[in-house]
Amino acid sequence: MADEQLPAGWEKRLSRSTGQHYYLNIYTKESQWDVPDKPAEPVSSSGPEQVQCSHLLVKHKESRRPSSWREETITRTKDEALELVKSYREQIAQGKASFAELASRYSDCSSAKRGGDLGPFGKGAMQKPFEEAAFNLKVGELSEPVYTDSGVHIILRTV
Ligand SMILES: O=C(O)CN(Cc1ccccc1)C(=O)c1nc(-c2ccccc2)[nH]c1C(=O)O
Repeated sequence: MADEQLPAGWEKRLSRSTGQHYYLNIYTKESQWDVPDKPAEPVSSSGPEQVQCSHLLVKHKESRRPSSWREETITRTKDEALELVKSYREQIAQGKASFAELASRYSDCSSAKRGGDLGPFGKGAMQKPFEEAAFNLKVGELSEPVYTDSGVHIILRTV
């Protein structure tokens, strides 16, 4: 199919490695071998490549490493950690405290010193339950409590 007949938003490219033509979505930079038969989607159907999140981690005695900058030996139970995370989430949701304030004071993760900010990350970088929750958040959204081997988290997607 000549370029001029391509649906809107696609470019025909030549693969240097195979000598085959492929088709580039000019919005998402995703590519495909099949000739497109409809205009290119302006957003990626597979979601973002990376997200940026902050988190507040409350560890418990079953955490893989029950120790943190806050507490040498963490002895609280998993249920007690959940109650703490829920109370922090409630304060943030009610606007009584900022995420960064509470994460910097109470998070058992070393990211506490950055207000919980983890920076941008892609799939494969974090423990699966954390990744799944993070990639299902909209920007600005606060997760429900998330359990990983590290402890109990709340996650705020920032970018
Ligand atoms: O799980 C472990 O065996 C030990 N870890 C992993 C770890 C330890 C230090 C720095 C980063 C991650 C933690 O317990 C941990 N996990 C996290 C974590 C988990 C999920 C997302 C982001 C950070 N932070 C920490 C921390 O001490 O600071």
